[in-house]
Amino acid sequence: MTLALGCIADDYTGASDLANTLTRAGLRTVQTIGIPADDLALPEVDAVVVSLKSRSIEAGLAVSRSRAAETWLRGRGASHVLFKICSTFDSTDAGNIGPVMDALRDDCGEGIVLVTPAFPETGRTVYQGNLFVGAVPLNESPLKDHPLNPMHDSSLVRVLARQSRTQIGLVDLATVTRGADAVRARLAELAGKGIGAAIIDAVFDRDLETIGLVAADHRLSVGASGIGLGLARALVSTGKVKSAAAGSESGAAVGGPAACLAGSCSQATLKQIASAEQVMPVFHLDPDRILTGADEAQRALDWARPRLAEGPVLIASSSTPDQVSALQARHGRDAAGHAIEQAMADIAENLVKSGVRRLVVAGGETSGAVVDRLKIPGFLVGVEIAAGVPVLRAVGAGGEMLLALKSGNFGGPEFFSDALGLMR
Ligand SMILES: Nc1ncnc2c1ncn2[C@@H]1O[C@H](COP(=O)(O)OP(=O)(O)O)[C@@H](O)[C@H]1O
Ligand SMILES: O=C(O)[C@@H](O)C(=O)COP(=O)(O)O
Repeated sequence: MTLALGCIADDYTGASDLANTLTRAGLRTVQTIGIPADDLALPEVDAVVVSLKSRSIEAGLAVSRSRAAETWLRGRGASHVLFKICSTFDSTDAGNIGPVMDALRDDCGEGIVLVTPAFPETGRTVYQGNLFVGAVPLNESPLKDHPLNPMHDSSLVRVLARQSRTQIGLVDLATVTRGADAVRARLAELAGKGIGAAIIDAVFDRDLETIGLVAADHRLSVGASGIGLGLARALVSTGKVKSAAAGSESGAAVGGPAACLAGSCSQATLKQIASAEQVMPVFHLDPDRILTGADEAQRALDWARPRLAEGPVLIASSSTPDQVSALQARHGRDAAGHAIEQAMADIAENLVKSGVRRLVVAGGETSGAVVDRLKIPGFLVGVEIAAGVPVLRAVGAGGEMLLALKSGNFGGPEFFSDALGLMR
């Protein structure tokens, strides 16, 4: 297998979002959980997305795991590696986007790295280096209240400069609009000044196509699914990859009981839970009980098991920003996040033991904890449920399973029903 594109994603939902985008753009793609074991049978593919759970861990660990993934991908022929980050640039001043970018850049000897989280299909655009989420700048969007990495600055040049060892430049939209050669000239100018990375503006998919053409000649880029789209289209349009039909079929029906788990506290997820209340039984976990050692997971399982034969159920820990802040003030941010993620993993593991074969998980960190606990080594990409969220078929696991890993902010109000409708 010689890869046309290697990808390292900093969380599992982000990885499935990217794998979905690459698949839809014609690249045969597989998502692996971590670096695949040597004995994992992978299909013949153009791109591998190695999923890490490295967005919110200590920067040094994120660097070492990303480096190991890069070595594996380059060893399989990937001349370009995309470090997939969140389209809302989820990170803190301690990292992990800057430190990982710096390390990968050192490893591959890249002069200047293109960076953009733009993903217009989901309303993420970048103008003059400022990230917009829909109609508002990042710092006015719901991301200002994220439980783990509240985003308070929309200027990505500033945000990345606080995290990185290199100076950060800007390639503005006017330059992108003039085309690939104008972007190349601007990059050469910035690199000549010793600048090692540049935020690049993008508002429309055509901007991403220009960016993809330029990025494809480099060794490394950093961004969300938008730059993945640009890279994939560049690989196809330059003949480096023969376009494959998008995976509209995720194989034979799996059937069996279905369940949904929500650990995301994003506004989109809160609305989706409210809609689900109309169509399926919903259990609201008590986060305080989880933090104080009560067996809240067992209480949820006792509630869910007798209901599974009648239809899907939803178990949610999600709370409003005020409730999240209050819980974090009582128990600490990391302790709260970790304990709730582990409770979700306990619930998922036991639901699967009880026969659940179709599982929808809302939240990136939450999905990471669940997929790790289920020891799933990788996924094939099936139909798209909503922008950035495909049906996933587990590969190499004990039994057949379908999953959907939903980024907190993605999907319409009926997401849970939409997903289950496509996971047969
Ligand atoms: N009620 C709650 N209070 C505080 N933190 C919570 C609560 N429910 C979930 N969390 C934590 O918030 C974080 C949500 O992150 P994540 O799962 O990545 O969602 P998103 O995709 O919206 O970012 C997780 O660490 C999760 O355990
Ligand atoms: O790029 C994106 O927005 C997503 O792919 C993603 O990474 C979202 O992260 P979570 O909201 O933490 O799932």
